[in-house]
Amino acid sequence: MTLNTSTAPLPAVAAVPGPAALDARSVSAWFGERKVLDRVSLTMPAHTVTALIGPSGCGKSTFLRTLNRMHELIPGATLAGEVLLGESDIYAPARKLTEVRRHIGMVFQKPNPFPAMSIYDNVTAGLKLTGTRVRRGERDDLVEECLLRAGLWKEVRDRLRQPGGALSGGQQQRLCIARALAVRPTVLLMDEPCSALDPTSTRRVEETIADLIDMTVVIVTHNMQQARRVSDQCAFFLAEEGAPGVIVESGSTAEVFESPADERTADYVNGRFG
Ligand SMILES: Nc1ncnc2c1ncn2[C@@H]1O[C@H](COP(=O)(O)OP(=O)(O)OP(=O)(O)O)[C@@H](O)[C@H]1O
Repeated sequence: MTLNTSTAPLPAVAAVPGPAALDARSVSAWFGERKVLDRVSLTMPAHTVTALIGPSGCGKSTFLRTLNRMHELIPGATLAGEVLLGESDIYAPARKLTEVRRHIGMVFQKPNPFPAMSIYDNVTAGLKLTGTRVRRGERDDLVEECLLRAGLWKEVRDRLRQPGGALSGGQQQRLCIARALAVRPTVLLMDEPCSALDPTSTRRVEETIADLIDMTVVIVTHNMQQARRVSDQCAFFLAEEGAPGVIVESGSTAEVFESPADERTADYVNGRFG
């Protein structure tokens, strides 16, 4: 288990053994003059699910956005530190943004399919954007594979030409997962993917996450039961009053929930604040 104070340099620690898929090293982030993350280090090993937990405003989503270079798209937003995908820094000057995005996909809080576009075209929409080439004859197979992996195939296989906007919220979110999977990323970032969904849809998305065993998933969630159910390791973020967010503690999900080293983690996971 890793325990950090808000002032000490934060080492990168792999809580779950295995090759590092994504390794954030001393990441700090600012919006204008305001620092919202302070030297956050976290190793997200390949083929595991990492849950980012913590109270509102502590920087979880900001951290997630630094992991696929979305933070830099916000006007006035800056950052320091490194994010290694395998061996290389995604912020290296020679690294192309489209290439980073192809390897590191993202699913957002609110399902955001292209509503007028067909279900089929929604799945393939990312291919062009990321320059991923798939032969025309292989597209059908890819669409089926991604919808299967996203747990949506059975529900939509007879209406692939209908608009994505005609699906339920839970189906739309699984369509967005299928769209993210179509470019074959190695990492999938998920920012509260179930917060707009009912319990049944939430369960379906959680089942989908559990099936993504060949991928590295990083998920922000406010739902402690969900963090327990879906993740292998957890990182607890906190921003003390007026201070930027830090990782107080990270470790295997069992450790963080059952024997946290820091009292603040214990209070948070047991619902005593946040
Ligand atoms: N676009 C932005 N411009 C300025 N400040 C921002 C922006 N986005 C977030 N912030 C600030 O950065 C801090 C961290 O926000 P962030 O959304 O990362 O926290 P969070 O832990 O994900 O919160 P929540 O759980 O409520 O989504 C907050 O103080 C927030 O107000």
